[in-house]
Amino acid sequence: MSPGYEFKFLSKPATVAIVGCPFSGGQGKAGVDLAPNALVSAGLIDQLFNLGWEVHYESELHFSEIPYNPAPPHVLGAAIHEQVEVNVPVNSSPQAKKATMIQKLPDPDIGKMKKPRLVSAVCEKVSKEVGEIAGKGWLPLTLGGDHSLAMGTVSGTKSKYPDACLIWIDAHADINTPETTDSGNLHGCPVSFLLGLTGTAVEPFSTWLKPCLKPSELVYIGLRDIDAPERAILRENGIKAFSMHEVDKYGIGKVVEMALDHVNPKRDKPVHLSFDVDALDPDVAPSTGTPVRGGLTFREGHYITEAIAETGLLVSLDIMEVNPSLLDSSAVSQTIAVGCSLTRAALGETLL
Ligand SMILES: NC(=[NH2+])NCCC[C@H](N)C(=O)O
Ligand SMILES: [Mn+2]
Ligand SMILES: [Mn+2]
Repeated sequence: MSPGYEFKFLSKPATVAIVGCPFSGGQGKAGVDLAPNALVSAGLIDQLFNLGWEVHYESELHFSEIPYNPAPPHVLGAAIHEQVEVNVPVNSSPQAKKATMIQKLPDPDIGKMKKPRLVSAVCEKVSKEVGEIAGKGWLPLTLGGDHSLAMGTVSGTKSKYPDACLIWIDAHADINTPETTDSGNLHGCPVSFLLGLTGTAVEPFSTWLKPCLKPSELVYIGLRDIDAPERAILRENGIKAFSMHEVDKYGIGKVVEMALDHVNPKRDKPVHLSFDVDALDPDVAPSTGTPVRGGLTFREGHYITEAIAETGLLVSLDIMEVNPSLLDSSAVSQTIAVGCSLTRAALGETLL
């Protein structure tokens, strides 16, 4: 059996390798790290197998083993000492004290960026993993985790397919720079690093992440919550974006066609699809960290993934920002089910 659509860039038999990324360090809400396991436990592997894919999945990546790389003490010394004093409980045992220090020592903010060393180390590992999978002619399916992971997924995809375009489905543009970010959350910044915008050539990211995406290779669908500096960045760089306004105006069919015409006019380039479930309306995907009302309907979201599957050009897929710890169990199972069905639709499930 093989998937309903032909995936032109993949080797045969069509193989998908799941990269489970239990990571929440790019934003402030715990629980988004539970999503990869939740999606797999909901039966995603069997579902993809039943669509005709060979599915590889050993386990999630383990980020706790990633060593931090503290910045030079002369820059961060003050912050480090402050943190140790604040975080070590008064009566803790020597071991507990040591553990607390190891955990808390190494990652103070750099400028406005929160957890920069952790996010960087995790994304570097993800980039290698995605690059290796793509290198075998397989399709990496990255299950986030928060959207900062896209620094890893997209750079990994680009290492194998330098001319790949990026279709970013999101309520947010995630294109803040370390200078423009208000929240300091790196899940609001991955696109600026991929493009190499002003202010992104900063350590620790610059040690491994080189600009790998041109503004003309990127298109957004679903935007409705854009920070003022992000708006300026989109305009100055001529980046194409279809907001919910355009979805209402033209309909999702036309929007996807226009989006593909922009990044892939001859329909001959590989496509990386990065899908943040908060692009969907909160009624459709409620369990996510930064919900914004007025989003894509269930069908609009699935139409996007089906239409991209139909092109046969998909080479890499991210399903991001499902948070199984938010809201009640029915909201959580609804959101997980949507994450699975979007994935199936992107990998060729037809409605007939
Ligand atoms: N991947 C996301 N859900 N991103 C939300 C980003 C929100 C806001 N623009 C920020 O930079 O903090
Ligand atoms: Mn978002
Ligand atoms: Mn996002």
